[in-house]
Amino acid sequence: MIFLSFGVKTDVVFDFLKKRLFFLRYSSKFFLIGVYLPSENFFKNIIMSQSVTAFLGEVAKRNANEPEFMQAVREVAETVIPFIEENPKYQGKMLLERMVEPERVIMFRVVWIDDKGITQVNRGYRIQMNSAIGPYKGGIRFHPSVNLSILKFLAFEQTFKNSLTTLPMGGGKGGADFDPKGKSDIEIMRFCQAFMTELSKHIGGNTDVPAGDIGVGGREVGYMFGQYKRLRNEFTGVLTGKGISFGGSLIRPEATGYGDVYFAHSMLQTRGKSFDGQTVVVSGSGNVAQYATQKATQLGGKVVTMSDSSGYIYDEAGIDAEKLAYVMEIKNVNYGRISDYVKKYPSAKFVEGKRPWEVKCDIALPCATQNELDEAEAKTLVANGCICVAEGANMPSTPEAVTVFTNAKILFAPGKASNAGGVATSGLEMSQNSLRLSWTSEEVDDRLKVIMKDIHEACVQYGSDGNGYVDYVKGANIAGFVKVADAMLGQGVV
Ligand SMILES: NC(=O)C1=CN([C@@H]2O[C@H](COP(=O)(O)OP(=O)(O)OC[C@H]3O[C@@H](n4cnc5c(N)ncnc54)[C@H](OP(=O)(O)O)[C@@H]3O)[C@@H](O)[C@H]2O)C=CC1
Ligand SMILES: O=C(O)CCC(=O)C(=O)O
Repeated sequence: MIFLSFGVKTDVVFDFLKKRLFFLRYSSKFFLIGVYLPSENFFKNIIMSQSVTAFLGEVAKRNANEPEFMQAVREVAETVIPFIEENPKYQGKMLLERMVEPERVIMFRVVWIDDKGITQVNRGYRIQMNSAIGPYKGGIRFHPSVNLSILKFLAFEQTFKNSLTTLPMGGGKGGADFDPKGKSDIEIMRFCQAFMTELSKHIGGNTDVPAGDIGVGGREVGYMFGQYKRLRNEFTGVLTGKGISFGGSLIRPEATGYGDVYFAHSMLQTRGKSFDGQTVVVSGSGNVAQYATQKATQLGGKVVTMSDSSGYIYDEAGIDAEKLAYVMEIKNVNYGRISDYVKKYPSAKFVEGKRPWEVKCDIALPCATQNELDEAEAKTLVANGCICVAEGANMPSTPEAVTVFTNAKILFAPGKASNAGGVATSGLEMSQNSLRLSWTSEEVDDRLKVIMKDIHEACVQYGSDGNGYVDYVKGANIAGFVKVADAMLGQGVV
């Protein structure tokens, strides 16, 4: 039998052959070859995969050399296009085609002077991706790897994530290829001021409200806010993650890590489990990792690893509150390396140049950066008995790793759902700024818990397969899409 396949994914054809052909021995000489009639769904899947392939082909043509952006778009297309095909309301309006096209990309020169008096030049960006449901909202990343592809993937993800929070925030992201490592405090300030001098022309409390991300924490947000105020002569909630004394929200620093753990907790509950007594592996040692570690520990988990780009530490006894305070001192005060941990706690070990996924655990929280967990590492996690992966970082698992998790039917939450607590609390900071009020930690944390629970429910609503398994990737993408798409439909062709 020859199966001709044009433009159809080969795995679909292979799937057909596996499921539809059967062989029976009739006599010593003859075999009967039987074939089942293909189901309606089979042909639907072929047509669907053709529309996904065609869509991705067009997007790839317009976005050459942007692998991270294409990776993020592919994941959304594979789950949202079938949904669109089943819902005529979303057809014929080029909604997804519009969503992958940033409303605006701003790219600019950032010139500043280092401590030696030498002039330095960096490249700054702001991607204003989608404003259908509110002002552009999303962090600023300072890291040497920053480029258009990475920021577009982040801005695209942000649009869906912000929609999931149910708060009125569009999607955006920005940053610069500036490396904060090894820079003095005054150099950081000069860079932030130079960066904001241009960025201030494009943002505003009702237009675009940036915040922190990798390499940008409370210190950098403060310097950027000060420069914005100086240039514009206005005190507005133009950035979130501000210091508490000038309009910041309590719990915003904790929110992404806490939210990640709250989301994981909701997932675990669907299987009658919790953090209590579980071994947890965390990657990263920055903002998200620190507070994920804190909350997982408070809920009874034992976090045994943290990492940075130089390697990971393994502390079999667990990183308790006192040890975490030391990590915070290393990272937030000394801007040092995670390897310093073993100087104070020599019973722990530092594993240089490796990632922590080889450590046996029940729960994994990737909280460092994109594509930090690959297929082989995913297989190791599953083989070691890991039952839950909740992404604190944005897109930390490669697509192949995600396939390993979903095939193994373990609990897997994509970052756009599980790390949405950070931007959700930024949304709460915007509300407090508009009201000129400050809520207590308990009030903000309670709202955060409700938001994370609601995101979990939205994922279950759109991601359940009817047999008890929840595909949180599908659920998050469709739930995120629906709100943005409805708003775009309501606003006409813009
Ligand atoms: N901050 C927030 O509110 C939110 C953050 N996120 C996402 O969470 C992740 C972490 O952000 P955040 O904690 O804020 O950032 P931080 O800058 O505070 O910390 C980043 C951590 O990740 C590590 N890291 C960065 N790049 C790499 C790399 N290429 N390889 C290995 N480790 C790396 C850093 O190590 P080193 O110091 O050695 O570079 C550091 O430990 C990012 O994906 C971010 O987009 C998502 C939602 C909100
Ligand atoms: O709080 C914000 O606006 C930024 C959050 C962010 O960058 C993210 O969710 O990835």
